[in-house]
Parts: sequence; structure tokens; C-alpha cells
Amino acid sequence: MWRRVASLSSSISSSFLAQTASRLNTWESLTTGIAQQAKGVIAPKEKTPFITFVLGGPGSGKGTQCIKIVETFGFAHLSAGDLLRREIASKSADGAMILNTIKEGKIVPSQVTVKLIQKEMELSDNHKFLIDGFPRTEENRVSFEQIIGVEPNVVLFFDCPEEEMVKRVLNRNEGRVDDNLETIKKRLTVFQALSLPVINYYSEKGKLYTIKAIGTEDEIFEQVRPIFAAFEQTVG
Ligand SMILES: Nc1ncnc2c1ncn2[C@@H]1O[C@H](COP(=O)(O)OP(=O)(O)OP(=O)(O)O)[C@@H](O)[C@H]1O
Ligand SMILES: O=c1ccn([C@@H]2O[C@H](COP(=O)(O)O)[C@@H](O)[C@H]2O)c(=O)[nH]1
Ligand SMILES: [Mg+2]
Repeated sequence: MWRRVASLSSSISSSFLAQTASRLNTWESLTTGIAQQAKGVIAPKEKTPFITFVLGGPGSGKGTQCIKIVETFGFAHLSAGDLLRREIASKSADGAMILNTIKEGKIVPSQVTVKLIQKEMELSDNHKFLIDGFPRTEENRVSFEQIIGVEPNVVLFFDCPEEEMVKRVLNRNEGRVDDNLETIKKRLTVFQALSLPVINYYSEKGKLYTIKAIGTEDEIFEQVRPIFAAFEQTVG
């Protein structure tokens, strides 16, 4: 099970550790770990998480390329949209609100989405994460940094012409409530207004890799492959 706290050095002050760990609800496991280390019982060698945000407009091919990245580079794939759809299907307390938000092409409150992502990360045995379709707004981005306490290592942006995205979404045929022309138009507006600023933010930070998301799936993956190949030695 992945825990961010595992990457922290034992030289960091205990009050800092307490703050950090309580944010992640892992204090109990952390204190146990420290006590065991102090006694020389274990020497944890858990890996530092490697986080990739996968961004792009509706139908730009994020999910399709994530499957290929998982197959080739062994990442865990966390699609924010899939996690939200799972909440709807499970009829959770937030399910009806999430369904209405998705039908309207709007953005679910950050707190809800980040909690779902956090839960999946904590349950995963993997330390390499593809977080697909998130963050979609600056508020999402800040919320992730505050709650999870880490920044992404890499941000992919699948840059696709609107006309092509609309065509792909209308042909997707997976029964999604938002795969209709009316909702797609709203999603494209939200993408331009709220998601592009996030992409620009990461561009300025030097973390953005822009992929020209036209051509065949395999052609597009040939742009993606070298990005992860370059990190493979260091990430593990
Ligand atoms: N390069 C491609 N050429 C043509 N069709 C593609 C290509 N890549 C993906 N598709 C198809 O386009 C549709 C949308 O792709 P995908 O679901 O991967 O997009 P997405 O970015 O995850 O979209 P969303 O944000 O709506 O979840 C799917 O039906 C997929 O099979
Ligand atoms: O972080 C997120 C991710 C998604 N949503 C909502 O879900 C739909 C579908 O998302 P996909 O990534 O395209 O599967 C999206 O239009 C939003 O309404 C969200 O609110 N926050
Ligand atoms: Mg998708």
C-alpha cells in the first residue's frame, strides 16, 4: 500500500511529520514505522510516488493513451471521471449531485474528487500514478496539493482540435450521459475557461509535455513513449 510518508527522511522534525501524516490520515502507521525504525526492526524501502496528470479536452484520447502507458510502463491508472461515475453507480450520498454535475458538463467540488483520488492512491500497491482528467480547474489543483501534499512530476496535455474531439465523443458509444452534442459544447467551454489555465500553470513550471493528439492511437503513443522512457531509470 502506497504512503507518501514513506519517502520522508527520519531527520525531518516530528512536528512536521505529524502535520504531514495527519493530512493523509496515516499517523498511526507512521508512528509505528518510526518506532520500529528506531528499534532497528525494519528499514522501509518504500518508493517515492511518481505522479503524472493527464490533461486534455473531452475526447482528446486521455483514457485511450493511459491504457497504453499502463501496459508499457506499469503505472496505476486513476481516471477522475471513472471514480465519479463509480460513485453514481454505487448510489453514494454524493451520487445524485455528481450525476447532475456531469450531465451539465460542470466540475464536481474539489473536496469530493480529491478524496476519491486520495483513497485510490492509498489503496494502491503501485507508486506510479496516472491521474487522468484531473485537475480540471485551478481550484482542483490547489486542493490536490493541499490535501495530498505533493505536486505532479509530469503533466501530459493531449492537444486535439475541437472538431476531432466532438467527432470522437459522439462516436464513443459507451452510454455516457455526457456524450451528446449539448453537453459536449458545455464541456468544451469549461475546458477553455477553467482547464487551460491549469495547463498554462504547469507549462510555466516546466512540467508540461504537449502531445499532438491527432493521427492513429499508435502514432500518438509514439510521442508519449519517450517521455516515460526518459524517466524509467529514476522512477523504477
Ligand atoms: N487517435 C485516435 N483516433 C481516433 N479515435 C480515437 C483516438 N484515440 C481515442 N479515440 C477514440 O475516441 C474516443 C474518446 O477517447 P478517450 O475516451 O480516450 O478520450 P478522453 O480524453 O478520455 O475523453 P473524456 O475526457 O471524455 O473521458 C474513444 O471512443 C476512443 O476509442
Ligand atoms: O476531476 C474531475 C473529473 C471529471 N469531472 C466530471 O466528470 C465528467 C467526465 O469526466 P471525464 O474525465 O471526461 O471522464 C466531466 O465533464 C466533469 O463533469 C469532474 O467534475 N472533475
Ligand atoms: Mg476519459
